[in-house]
Order: sequence, then structure tokens, then C-alpha cells
Amino acid sequence: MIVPTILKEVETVLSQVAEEQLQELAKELQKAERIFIIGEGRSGLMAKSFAMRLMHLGATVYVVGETITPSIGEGDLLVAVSGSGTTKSVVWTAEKTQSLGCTVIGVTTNPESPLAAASTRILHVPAATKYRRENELKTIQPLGSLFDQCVHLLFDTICLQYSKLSSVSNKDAFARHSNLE
Ligand SMILES: O=C([C@H](O)CO)[C@H](O)[C@H](O)COP(=O)(O)O
Repeated sequence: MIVPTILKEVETVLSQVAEEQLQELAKELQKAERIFIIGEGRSGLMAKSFAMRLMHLGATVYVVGETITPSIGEGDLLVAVSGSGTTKSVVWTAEKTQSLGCTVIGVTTNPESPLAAASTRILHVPAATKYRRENELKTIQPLGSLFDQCVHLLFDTICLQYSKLSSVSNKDAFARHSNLE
């Protein structure tokens, strides 16, 4: 049975992430002047869906690399998503952000990675990546699918906590949702 196995994999990962840690991250995001988000490939898609929902919740949020994204500055925060923690563009952006004195939240499976080293704090997601490194969780799914799924659920949990902290109702969020679709 495939679906129960996938659910079990996701549960194994998520049960290792403390909800208090997510609450801390929600508070940190709420404190930030503006939020910048980066990730490549499917990690980038998870990052973009997080950015979209944070926008619905009232945050000022930008995706790094998009045409209308401004320069990052004091009081701003970067969320950098990389399962491996080694993707060059993500690591470089985290290092540059750190050198500018801004907070970096690294989201990765690997607390020993270059991304973790360039982060102020990390959200450690103990899932599998495309590299299938020795100490990674075993998965039946290809590449970084387990990481992507877990990150998406963790980001949605943070969004829910953020909405409670900022008292944003579904009605408020819906009012910010695109009316050009
Ligand atoms: O798109 C991806 C690939 O399909 C693996 O699932 C990755 O997200 C992309 O290659 C970026 O890798 P990481 O930075 O290690 O997440």
C-alpha cells in the first residue's frame, strides 16, 4: 500500500519537529520588517507557496530572483530552503544575507551543511534528499519528495500559528487573495 507508507514517512519526519520551534519561527517572521524567500526546483516551489500564504496573512514578502524583488536591508529576514543544504545559489544568498546583518532561517535536512553554517537558525527537517546520504531517512519516494511534503506541512503549520499571532481571519486572508484569477 503506497499511500499509507507515504503517510507513515511524513509522520516519522514531522514527529521529530517540535511545535514550539515552529511557534518561535512564526514569532520571528512576525517581527521581521520584510520576509525574503529562496529555494531552487521543488524546494523553490514549496518556498513560493509559503511566500504566497504569508502575503495572504499580511506579511510583506518577496521571492528572491523575481523581477520586482527589492534589495534586502536592516530588519529583514531570509528563509532559505534547501533539502541538501548545498545548492549553490541558495547557500550564496544565505551567506550574502548574513554578511548584510540580516537574519537567515535555513530549512534543510542537514544541520552540518553550508546552508546551516550560513543561517542564524535552522528548521531541521530530518527527511530524505535526492542524494540519499547515509544517515538520511529511508523513503520509497523519488529524489526529495519526502522533504518537499514535510516542508510544505511545516510551512502551513507556521502560517496557522502566524495567523493566530496576528489575529488574521480567513476573511482577512481571502480579501488579500488575487481577484485577477
Ligand atoms: O527540485 C528538486 C529535485 O527535484 C529534488 O527533489 C530540488 O528541490 C532542487 O534540486 C534543489 O535541491 P535542494 O536545494 O537540495 O532542495
